Amino acid sequence: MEKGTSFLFAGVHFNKKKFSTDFSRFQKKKENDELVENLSLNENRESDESEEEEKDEEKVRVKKRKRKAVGSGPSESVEGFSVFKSSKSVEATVKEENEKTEKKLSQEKKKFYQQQERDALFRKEHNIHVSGNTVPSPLIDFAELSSRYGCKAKLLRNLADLGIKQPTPIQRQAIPILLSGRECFACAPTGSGKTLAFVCPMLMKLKPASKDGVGAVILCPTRELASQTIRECKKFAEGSKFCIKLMTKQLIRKADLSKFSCDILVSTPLRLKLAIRKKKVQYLVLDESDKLFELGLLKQIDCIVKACSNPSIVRSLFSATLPDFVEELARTIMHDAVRVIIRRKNTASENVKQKLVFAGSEEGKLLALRQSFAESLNPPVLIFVQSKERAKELYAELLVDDIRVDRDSAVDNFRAGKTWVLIATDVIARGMDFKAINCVINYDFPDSTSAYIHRIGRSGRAGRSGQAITLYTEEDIPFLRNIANEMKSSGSVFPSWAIGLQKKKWKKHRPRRDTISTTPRDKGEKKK
Ligand SMILES: Nc1ncnc2c1ncn2[C@@H]1O[C@H](COP(=O)(O)OP(=O)(O)OP(=O)(O)O)[C@@H](O)[C@H]1O
Repeated sequence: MEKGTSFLFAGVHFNKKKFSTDFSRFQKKKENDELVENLSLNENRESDESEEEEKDEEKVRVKKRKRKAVGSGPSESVEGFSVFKSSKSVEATVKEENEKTEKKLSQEKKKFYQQQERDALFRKEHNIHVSGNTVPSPLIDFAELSSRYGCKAKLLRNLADLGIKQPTPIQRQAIPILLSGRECFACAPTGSGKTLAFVCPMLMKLKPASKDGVGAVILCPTRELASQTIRECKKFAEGSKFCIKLMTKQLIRKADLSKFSCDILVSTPLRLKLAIRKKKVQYLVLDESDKLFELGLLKQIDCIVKACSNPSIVRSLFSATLPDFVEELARTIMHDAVRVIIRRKNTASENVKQKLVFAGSEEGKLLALRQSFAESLNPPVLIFVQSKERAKELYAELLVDDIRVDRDSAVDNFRAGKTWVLIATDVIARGMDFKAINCVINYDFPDSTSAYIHRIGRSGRAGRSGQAITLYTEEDIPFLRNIANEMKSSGSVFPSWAIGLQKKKWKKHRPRRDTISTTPRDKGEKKK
C-alpha cells in the first residue's frame, strides 16, 4: 500500500477487485476527498454490495456531510474509523474549542485585572492619580523603556550619565501615555522632571534628522525657559543626530519657513505659526500651559493648535498649576486624553520649607532682608520683586552691602555660580531650573497663588530640600489666606489665624509700593 493512502485504509475491509476501475482512478489522483466521492457514487452501481461494505459507505457519507458542515480537512486520527468522526464527536470538539477559548479569555481578563490592581497600588505608592480610558501602566524603572517600548540604549546611557537613575512619578506615568500615542494633560510639582517626561517620548518616537517638516513643537511662555528647554533636550539627545532648534527672531528673519525643517522645535508662541504651517507636527507640548492660556496669548495658542493639523498629532499640557479653566480648554482641543495629577493639584513642592515673615512696611522689608543675610542665609538665593524698577532699586541697596548680587539679565552668571544672589521678576518664576538654590525670598508678595507656587518652586528641585521666605506688609494681609493654605497642604508650619481670614478673590495683587531705599527722604515722598 502506498504511503499516501495508508492511513485512510487502515482497518477498512475494502473489495479492491470489485472496485478495480475506481480504485485505479483513485490511485491516480491520490486525493482523499476524491476517494470519498467515488465511494459514494459506487453505492448506486453496485447493488449486490455486502452489508458490511454498505455500512462502510454509509459511514463515509456521514463523514462527508460532517466535513462539509465543519469545513475541516481530513481528520488527523490514524486509527481505523475514528478518522470519520461522528456528529457527537464534532460537537464535542466545537464545545472543547469554545471552552478553550473561554478559558483563554478569562485568563487574559484575569491577567488584565491583576495588572490593573498592581498599577493602582503602584500609582498609590507614588502619588499618581489618573483618569481616562485604559491608562497605560506606569514605568517601574527606566529599563522598562527598552523592554516595553524598544528604547535605544544610547538614550538610557545619556540619562544615567546625567545622574537620572529612577523615573520621577510624572515620568513614570506620562512617558508611557505619550508613547502609546495618547494625549495628556498633567499637573506635577515644580522641579519634578516634567521636561524629561515630554521630551523622552519624542526622542524615542521621532526619526532623527528627518527632513519631513517639524517633528515636535514645545511651546514655552518665556524665551528664558525656551532656551533652557533646548539645553535640556540636547543633553538628553547627546550623541544622536536629532536636529533640535530654538525659534529665534534671527531664525524667522533668515530662514525660508516654508522649507524649514527640524526634529524638535522649542519656541515661545510668537511667530511660531509661520514655521509650522502645513508641517506634519507629531508632538505638540504646551509647557507651563496655564501661563500660555492666559488671556494675552490665548489667540496665538489657538492659531498654533489649528496650524498643527496632522490628525494623528499627540498633544500634551504640562504645568505645576492646572486651573479648572485650563482643564476645560484642554478637553475641548484633545481627544481621549488622560489626566495625570501627581500628589494634589496646584500644590507647592513638599521639599520647600515655607515661612511667612511680617515686615510691617517697605522699610521693614529691607531691614528684614539685611538681617537674614547677616544671620542665616546661605547662597544661592533668589529674590523676587514685582517689577524691573524694584529689581533695580533693591540691587542698588544690596550692592552697598557688598553682596555678590545680580539682576535677572544676569541669569547665566547666577547659573554658573559667579553671583550668589539674583534679584528677579516673575519672568523667571516659571520653569527655570537653577541648581541647588537654597532659598527663595518673596521680597514682594506674589500676585497670585500660582505665582507663589512657581516662585518658591525654584528651590527644592529634583528631590533636594529648599527654603522659601515670604515677606508681607499690612497691605498684603488680605491675601495671606491662600498662601497659608498652600503651606498647610505641603506640610510647612503655617499661621492658623491666616487660614481663618476672609476668602478673597485674588486678582493680580500688585499694589503700588514705596520705593526700596534706606536713604532718608522727606515724609510722604514717593519715588517713581
Ligand atoms: N528622574 C530624575 N532623576 C533625577 N533628576 C531628574 C530626573 N528627571 C529630571 N531631573 C532633574 O530635575 C530637575 C528639574 O526638572 P524639570 O526642570 O524638568 O522640572 P519641572 O517639573 O519641569 O519643574 P517646573 O514646574 O519648575 O518647570 C532638572 O535639573 C532635571 O535634570
